[in-house]
Amino acid sequence: MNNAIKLFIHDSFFDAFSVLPRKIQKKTREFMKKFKEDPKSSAINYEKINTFKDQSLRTVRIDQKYRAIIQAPEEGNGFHLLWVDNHDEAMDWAKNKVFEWNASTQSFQMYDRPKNQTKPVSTNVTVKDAASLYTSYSDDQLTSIGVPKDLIGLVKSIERVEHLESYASNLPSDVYEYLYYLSEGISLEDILEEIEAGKVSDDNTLSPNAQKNVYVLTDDAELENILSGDFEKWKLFLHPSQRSIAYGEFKGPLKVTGSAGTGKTVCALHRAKYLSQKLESFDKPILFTTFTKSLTQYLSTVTEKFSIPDSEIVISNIDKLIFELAREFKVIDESSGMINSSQELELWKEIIEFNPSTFDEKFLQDEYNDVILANSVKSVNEYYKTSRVGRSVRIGRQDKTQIWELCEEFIKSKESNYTKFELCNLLIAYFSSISEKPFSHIICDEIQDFSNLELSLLRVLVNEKEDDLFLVGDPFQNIYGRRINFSKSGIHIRGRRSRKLKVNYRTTEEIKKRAVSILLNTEYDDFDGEKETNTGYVSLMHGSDPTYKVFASPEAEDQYISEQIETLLLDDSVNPSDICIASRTNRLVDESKKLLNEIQQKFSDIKATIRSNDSIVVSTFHNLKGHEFKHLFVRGFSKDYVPFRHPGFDIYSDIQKKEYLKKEKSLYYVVFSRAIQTLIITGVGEKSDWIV
Ligand SMILES: Nc1ncnc2c1ncn2[C@@H]1O[C@H](COP(=O)(O)OP(=O)(O)OP(=O)(O)O)[C@@H](O)[C@H]1O
Repeated sequence: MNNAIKLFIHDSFFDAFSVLPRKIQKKTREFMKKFKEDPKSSAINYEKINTFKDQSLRTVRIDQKYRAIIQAPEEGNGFHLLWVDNHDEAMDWAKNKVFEWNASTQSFQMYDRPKNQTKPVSTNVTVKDAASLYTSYSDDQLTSIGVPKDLIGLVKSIERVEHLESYASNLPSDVYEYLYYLSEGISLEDILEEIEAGKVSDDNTLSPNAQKNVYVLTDDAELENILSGDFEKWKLFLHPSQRSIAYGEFKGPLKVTGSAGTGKTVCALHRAKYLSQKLESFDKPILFTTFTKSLTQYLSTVTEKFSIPDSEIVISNIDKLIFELAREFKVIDESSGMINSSQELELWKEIIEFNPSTFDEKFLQDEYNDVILANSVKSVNEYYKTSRVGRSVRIGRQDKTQIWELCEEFIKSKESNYTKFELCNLLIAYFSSISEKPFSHIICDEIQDFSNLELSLLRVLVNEKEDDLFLVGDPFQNIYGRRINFSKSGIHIRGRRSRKLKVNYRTTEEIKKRAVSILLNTEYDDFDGEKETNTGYVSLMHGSDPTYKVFASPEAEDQYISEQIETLLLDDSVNPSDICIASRTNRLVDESKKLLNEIQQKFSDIKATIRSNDSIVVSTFHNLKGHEFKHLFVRGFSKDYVPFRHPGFDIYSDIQKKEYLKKEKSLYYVVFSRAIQTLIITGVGEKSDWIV
């Protein structure tokens, strides 16, 4: 370690700073400038407080009322900015804090010294056989994952996961995370491997483990930038597992999975920045593609703030990309267009009106896309021989003849227009035959929503080489019921090139548990034929339990929702745009609009391109995907509506019903996992038994 002074700003400080009144933020920034120039200056009045448990902590004056908490060494060169608040609150925050460097895990650890370390009170809920939670680990093993010596007794007394959760603030956050993993059956060896991967041999206060919640201040301009703009923590702090993914080098395609809110998009953005810095001037741009338009809109604004030059990155949702490539590389005539999925369905509907069939329009659309186009079938004879694995309705040779004739009708009727999957096939054929590819690297988010054909296309849009494909998604958010398979799409993921993110940064543990409970007893595929698990998926934040209430009438439900909105808005820090009301159907969305009109509250639809702070957001469940809200109302959640049954549900085969219900589960999981702090679920009539 060299002797230059280092200023560390902790994520706790940013949390405290972000809720200060603007005037105090300005004063704090002024103080930080002074502090940055010379933390040892006599102008900074460090005050030692005798009542603090940790005697290395100091208070410094921001103004008459506000204080910052700093760890200033008696000797040495590291200064840590930890907190800022009103005098009394700051004193209260600091009085029981312990702040230390853990050399074995290379991390700064901060926690509230436990008041008494008696055995936790027992509860009835069993997650794992209690007595054995940590007693089977030796003191040395617990020390190796960072448990401070003083806390070993406390850790060994923990009987259940609920007890662990109740001690969240009494444990360093990394230790809490590792203990949670152990409780979920993740092996000590795996955890130690992760810890080792986040260590460095030179300046270990700059290791990925240390930087998980510490920012090293080097540049005034950057600090001013961070503190004056819309501050987003993820730009500064990455979990070591996120950092190793975003800034690692990989011999080929990388698959990154992770449950909702684990920072997959954040990783993909850092990856874009990393790759853009490595591009040579003659290189082709990076492609960043997603399934939904709304995500690409968000990404465009963020990459701009992240200073990635436009010339180095193409951001496009997959539909737009396919059409634009087809045009640019002239695989279709200039006069040709593309028809979207709902136009396809309309066309199929018209075709069976004139050519009555035993199959409905949705079945025919899927058969054409998922069997005929996905296998590039060119003739009815080829079709007879084509495997239909994954299709839930069995059909015979005669059916295939009938379907083939209908497909010919479909092709005729759409004239010179192409469907997305037809274009995909044309583009795959084109790019497979040339070595000059349009992109240097590809990053793809929401991979669970892609089809195998789209994945095959991504494969041929970039040459096979190091860091070629970076594919990010969550198998549990498969709301369209895709059956993607990387190997079948020519994408081969080997060994350490499959990574999983486990820490949820969006929601509280209480909300996360509610979201995950919906998925119980349902199996999901990991995109390569193996079962996906969400073991170890943890949120380090805690908050109030989600509420679920049903009412005797829609009026009573409305009344409750409007009262809750009123209460939320009493808090000055809550903007109407922090609140969203979501429901399964458009009809229920209309009901929410009606209610908001009645209470004279402005609102806007989630799809609106411009949203103002004074409008509550309304949304369908499907449109919520990719968004997040501090306070989320999920309405219409009653036995009659959940699971929601499509008009054709009753005539589905058992397999179709199972698949449909699995998609619905994914949808509710997506919805619940959008809430950051508050999740309020309501309905009319009886409670749905999908919430246990
Ligand atoms: N290292 C981090 N530190 C602080 N906040 C983070 C970090 N990583 C992610 N976040 C925040 O967590 C939230 C979820 O991140 P992100 O959208 O990347 O997750 P995701 O896995 O893509 O989510 P989903 O799949 O549910 O859409 C965002 O608010 C993001 O800013």
